[in-house]
Amino acid sequence: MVGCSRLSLAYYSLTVAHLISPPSLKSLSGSSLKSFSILPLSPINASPPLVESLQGPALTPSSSSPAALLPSNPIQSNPTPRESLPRATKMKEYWTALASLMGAFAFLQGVLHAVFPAELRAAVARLLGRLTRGLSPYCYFDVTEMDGMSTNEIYDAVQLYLSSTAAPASGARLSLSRPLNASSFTFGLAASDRVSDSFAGAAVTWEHVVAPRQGQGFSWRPLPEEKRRFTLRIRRGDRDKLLPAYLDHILAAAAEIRRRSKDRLLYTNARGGAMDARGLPWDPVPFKHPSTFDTLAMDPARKAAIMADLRDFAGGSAFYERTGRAWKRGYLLYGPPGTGKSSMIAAMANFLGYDVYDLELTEVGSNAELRKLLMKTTSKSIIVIEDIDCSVDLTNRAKPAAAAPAPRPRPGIDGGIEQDGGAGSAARSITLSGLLNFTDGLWSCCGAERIFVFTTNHVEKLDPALLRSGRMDMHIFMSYCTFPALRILLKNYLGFQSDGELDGGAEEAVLRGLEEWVDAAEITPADVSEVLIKNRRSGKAEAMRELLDVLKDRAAGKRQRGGGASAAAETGKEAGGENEEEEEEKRALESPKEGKEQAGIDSCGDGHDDVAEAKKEV
Ligand SMILES: Nc1ncnc2c1ncn2[C@@H]1O[C@H](COP(=O)(O)OP(=O)(O)OP(=O)(O)O)[C@@H](O)[C@H]1O
Repeated sequence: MVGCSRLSLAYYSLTVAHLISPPSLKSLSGSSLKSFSILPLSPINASPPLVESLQGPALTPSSSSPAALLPSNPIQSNPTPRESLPRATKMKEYWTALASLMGAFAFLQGVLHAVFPAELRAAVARLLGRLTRGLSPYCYFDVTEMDGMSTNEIYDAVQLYLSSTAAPASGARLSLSRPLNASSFTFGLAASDRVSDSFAGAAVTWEHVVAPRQGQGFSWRPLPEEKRRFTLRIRRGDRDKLLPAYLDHILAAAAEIRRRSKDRLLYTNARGGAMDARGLPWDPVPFKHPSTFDTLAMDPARKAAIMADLRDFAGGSAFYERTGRAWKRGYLLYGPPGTGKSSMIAAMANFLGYDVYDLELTEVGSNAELRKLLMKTTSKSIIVIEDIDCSVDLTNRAKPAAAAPAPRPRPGIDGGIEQDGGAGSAARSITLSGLLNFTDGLWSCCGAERIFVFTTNHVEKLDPALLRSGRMDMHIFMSYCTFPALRILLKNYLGFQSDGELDGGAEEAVLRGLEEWVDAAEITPADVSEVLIKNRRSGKAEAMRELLDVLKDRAAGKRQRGGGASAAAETGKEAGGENEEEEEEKRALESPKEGKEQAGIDSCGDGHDDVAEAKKEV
């Protein structure tokens, strides 16, 4: 087919060349026009006036023989020198020659294509490419966007690095975008653009190549419509000294740029293990939680201890390497609802500049899927499992999770279909040992600088194995509001800074009242915040008075309920099993409060499995 079309193209070109410049037209030029014009026209059809006007002296009927009609040939008898031809004629000659050449070329190409198969031609092209590359002083490296079915971390890093550092300096063309809800613009190198960079005194060039994907092929998930890659060109001589160090430099620079300039990202696995076009099971949204350690209502000493621990962790690369420990740390946040566990996670993320992965365990179908989710997290991140006691049954290592989702066929994390049920259904849900491996197994070390945070309202329901050091290194009890914590909330919501702001004895008395009643009221920071929000327009003094009333009411209610409960206990323990259970839970939550005066933070240090033994006050 190709050969045919080429042949017809050759024929077409030759025809065009002929039409553009027929031989007759070539000779009908200049001074010879008048005497020569009769030749191509039939003398019978030519009208006399036209013939006359073209011929000069009129032809007489006597000169009717063909020989007599022929004039003396001006070309032969008096050849016109080429230089003296008019410009237009010369141009025509050039075009004719060019068209003939093209025709010949197309003809030859058609013959070649017909004779040599495509495979042979490709092999020759490859050979030629290799030869020219061998002679070139440069070598080239491709950094593709997709590495097999998953995304290539280096591609992202190069893109970030080039667009933030090298590209603006070089004046390259940049694509500009702002992801939904993001607060800053993102620059990217446009397709087919090049940018130069230098490292350790050597110059390198990056090119961004974007090509449409030829076909989707067979895949359970859609692939990106374009194939993108960066091509790095460096001199052969610089290759060995440059490559590893330069790539390390790019990765480190990209991580730093991300940390400094980018919004925190909050990832969720709400798609239930299905992967997106770039092979990621996580959906990111900008993380905009404004909570910081400044706004977090907590005893200042405990807060300082947590911040110091986080600081040590983030700067502890050398320490973790020296001691042979995986660079990760686990925090367990426990306490009643509304005491600030989520706020604490946000404060940690904002303090360290880490992304947050909010792992929804009920969306995870199996231990293998859990492991793969872990592998798709990045370093410098906090992996959160909230209300872990509600997510899975964590009391038996071998038993599959009771609260795991009902088996259902769905696209697996690898892109394949996972069909639950049947003989292998036990392996289709998360077990405690799967979760233990997640936090402390070999796979948990596949990235660096990661923090695991588990939250629960019922610490007593958790298996001690989950709480041991190495998994949950620090146990943080989020308590009811204490007076120092309450002062932080007064500052946040009313702008109350110091006692000096109080207007006289009455307001001073209200503040002392708050101090006196806050512990007895057992009120959460969330409830205190609510009272202050409601009354913030009434002024500082009025809002504080309102809060004092609420505290007193709560304390009285507690006292009454306490009295009622003990009376019931005395009269034959009439309070049913439900009440008993409630009391038990309450006692479990209150137990850490015994140590509240000291710190309220438990740090596990010796690896004992027993929670009680493992808990040590910091
Ligand atoms: N310690 C705190 N410091 C500052 N604000 C707090 C604190 N605790 C609670 N709040 C306020 O109460 C709201 C709810 O708090 P948060 O969600 O952090 O509590 P939680 O302990 O995670 O609750 P739950 O266990 O129900 O998830 C927050 O938006 C915040 O405004």
